[in-house]
Amino acid sequence: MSAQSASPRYPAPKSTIDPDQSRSWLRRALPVVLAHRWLLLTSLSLSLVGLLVQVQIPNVMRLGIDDALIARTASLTGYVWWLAGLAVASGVVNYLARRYLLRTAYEIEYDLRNIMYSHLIRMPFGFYDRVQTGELMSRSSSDIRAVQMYLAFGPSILVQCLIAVFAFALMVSIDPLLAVVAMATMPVIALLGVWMRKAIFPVSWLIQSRLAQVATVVDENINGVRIVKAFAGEQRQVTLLASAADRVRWAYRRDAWIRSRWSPTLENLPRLGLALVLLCGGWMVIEGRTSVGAIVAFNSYVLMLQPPFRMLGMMIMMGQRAAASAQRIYEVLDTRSEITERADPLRTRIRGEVEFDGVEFAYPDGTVALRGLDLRIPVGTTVAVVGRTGSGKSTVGRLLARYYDTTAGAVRVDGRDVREYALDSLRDQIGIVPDEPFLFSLSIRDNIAFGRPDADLADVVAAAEAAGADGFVRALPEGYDTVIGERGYTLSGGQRQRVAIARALLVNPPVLVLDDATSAVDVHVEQRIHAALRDLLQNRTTIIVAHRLSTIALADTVVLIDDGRVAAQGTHEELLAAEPRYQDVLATMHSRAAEVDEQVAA
Ligand SMILES: Nc1ncnc2c1ncn2[C@@H]1O[C@H](COP(=O)(O)OP(=O)(O)OP(=O)(O)O)[C@@H](O)[C@H]1O
Repeated sequence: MSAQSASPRYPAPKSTIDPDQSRSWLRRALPVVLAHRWLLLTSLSLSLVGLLVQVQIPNVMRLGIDDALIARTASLTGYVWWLAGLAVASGVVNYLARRYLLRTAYEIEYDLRNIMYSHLIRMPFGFYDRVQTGELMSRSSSDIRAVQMYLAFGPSILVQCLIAVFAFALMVSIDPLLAVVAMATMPVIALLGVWMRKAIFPVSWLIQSRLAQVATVVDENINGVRIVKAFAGEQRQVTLLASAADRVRWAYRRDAWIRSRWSPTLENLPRLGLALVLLCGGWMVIEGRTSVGAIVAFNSYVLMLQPPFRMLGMMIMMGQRAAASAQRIYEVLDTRSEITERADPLRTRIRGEVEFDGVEFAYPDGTVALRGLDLRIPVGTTVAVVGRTGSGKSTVGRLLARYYDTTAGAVRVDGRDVREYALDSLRDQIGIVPDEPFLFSLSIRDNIAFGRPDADLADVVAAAEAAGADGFVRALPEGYDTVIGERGYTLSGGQRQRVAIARALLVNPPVLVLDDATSAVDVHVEQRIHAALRDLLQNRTTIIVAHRLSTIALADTVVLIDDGRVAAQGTHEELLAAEPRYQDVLATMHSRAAEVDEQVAA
């Protein structure tokens, strides 16, 4: 069995982001959090229990000092045991709370990643024409993490902050006046937190978008490393990265500057509370209005308030980043696919009659590719599409498999508009082999079986034989199990094309589009592929974007496309005799084919 079909099934996300864009980012993310409410509630309840235990400690301490040390009305040992018991209980409960909290965090992260990826995979080609890979990578990694941290840790920090309420209640029960003094600095902290929030928000956004720019530069340089080296552009690209990195550094420095101005104040204000407690508490002890134990207990409470308030500051900062990151994630999730299916799409097996009826098409950036293309291809025939570069040849195949929708006119298969078919069914039955195929870092066998992961080895080999790939695959160290490098770079361009042809043939689609699919193989290999293909192309509607006369010879008819329209149609001989533009195109093809042969030979 192939590696792909053996892969286990993973649970789908339990919920998704609320699509209502008028809601706040947090409201929109709520369904994802609520999907794990039991885990989160368990963790929060445990935190709460932990707090209740923790908050008792200073009170027991106060009683110990006042009763056992000062008044000597009780034994010290009892209080010591009490304190030790409370410490152990608080440790155990906090450990459990943290475990559940981390689990919640990673469950939320898992869901967010899957929501993002399943959205991305459904986006049409037009979306990928517009966006940059690095930008998407950063949105699917660091932005998701920032949101996850806030969603899972935010509620827990809020619960931790409840310690202020408990501590205040206990302090009021001991001495109301001293309680007010101890808490005097807290409103100032809250106010400073709000100011800091305002100052940091724009910088957080800037950091995220600049990190994405760095990711884009890195991604392009890794993918385009051969071009960079070929044109000795290393220094220029390093400078480009340095400038992107410098922009990140500037944003981080600005962020650090704002934080360093606010954070120490936020953290240290509660300590000022200690001095106030000693001043007022000391005076009250002297006056006989409170006990020494109360001052010790109040000191502990004020100290106990520090970590949650520090965390509150952290949470405010996390909130800034999370809000900025969530907006960036939502920008992607809110982009709807313009390629939609109708309510009850067709899933029939197609015969393969293809028709382009007055098709006009412009790419999302406005480039007009087809300007009223009329073409009918009967079932089982092979058509060679030729034309000058940029005339719209490749666009024909892309519209047929509905990578894009036409701007005007219709593309029909078996007389039905392609928009009536279920997308997966349509694409399953229209195999497209592009001129620069993408291969995955998997074994050759898994690459060929990509469209039919359950195919057995005999079928894979048969497809490879037809595509002229079997010979070189068997010569590889591990044959069909050889794992090809990233993007298949350990294979030559022509070898990759042959693996891609095998991949399309294995699915056995009734309609096949070979888009310059043999442009990188030499003429002899191409003839062998053609000989094998000739049988396979019978009874299969085939569109070949041709770049060589030998490829044209495979076809029943030739269609000359010029400026997005069919300029002429007929047999090779008919066009040669009657169409000067065809002769021009052939002349260009000739010199290009000779170049390829020279390159392959070299
Ligand atoms: N993804 C895209 N976004 C914007 N414009 C595009 C895109 N793909 C192609 N085009 C433009 O559309 C026009 C037709 O492109 P198409 O790829 O169909 O031409 P072609 O005849 O196959 O060219 P070639 O023989 O060079 O591959 C060209 O002007 C091209 O620049």
